[in-house]
Amino acid sequence: MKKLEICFSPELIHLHDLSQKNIVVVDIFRATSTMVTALANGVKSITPVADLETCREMSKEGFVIAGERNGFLADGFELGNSPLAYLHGKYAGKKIAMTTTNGTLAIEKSKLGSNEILIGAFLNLDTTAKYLAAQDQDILIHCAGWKGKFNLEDSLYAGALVSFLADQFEWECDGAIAMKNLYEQNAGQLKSFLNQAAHAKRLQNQNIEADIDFCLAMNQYEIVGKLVGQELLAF
Ligand SMILES: O=C(O)[C@H](CS(=O)(=O)O)OP(=O)(O)O
Repeated sequence: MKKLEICFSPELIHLHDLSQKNIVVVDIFRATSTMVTALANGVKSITPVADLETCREMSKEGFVIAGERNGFLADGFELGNSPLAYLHGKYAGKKIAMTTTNGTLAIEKSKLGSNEILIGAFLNLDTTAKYLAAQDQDILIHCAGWKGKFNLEDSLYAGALVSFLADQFEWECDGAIAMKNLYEQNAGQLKSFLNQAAHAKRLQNQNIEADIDFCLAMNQYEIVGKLVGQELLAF
């Protein structure tokens, strides 16, 4: 049977063997939710970039640049990290270069030896789960966390994915047992449960409640976001 495991922070990724695995990077607030939204709204590609300076330079190559640190728009960037900015096809056809506090770093740290890198969000949970179920590879769910620490929203997404895939995968991973149970206990009240999350409170303090609500909506999009070379594309 295929195997599945969870890594709760990019700081812990060195403890996991990535080779030949399909990695699902998740940063619910907000990077991977924003990426899924952008791709579903017609963005041509997203190039995740680890640092601000490299990303800024990419504007000279025709990229629209999106840059955020600590939840705020970075200097000189057209876009921050809000999924709402991409709605209604506003950036359809554009190539985006994006750097965020946690999410783009987690993508970078998922590359070594892995088979495929997908981006996960509640917004496309069902489609991503079906895609993974149809592949032969083992799965590693890589939670972006917050500045190296565990966070509730990414871990709960991991639990949701484990719950959806339970018939086809097995795990020797206490994190998967814990998060599957936590998700199943709270599936009917996901929004109120995750509104307690420290990250949700930080974003509420920045008056971006609308982003939080948007990121917690289930199955709005039927795309899979996958890294091909250096670019995230929609499939
Ligand atoms: O923009 C976000 O929501 C966060 C900023 S922070 O973690 O609250 O500083 O970045 P992300 O990379 O999406 O976690």
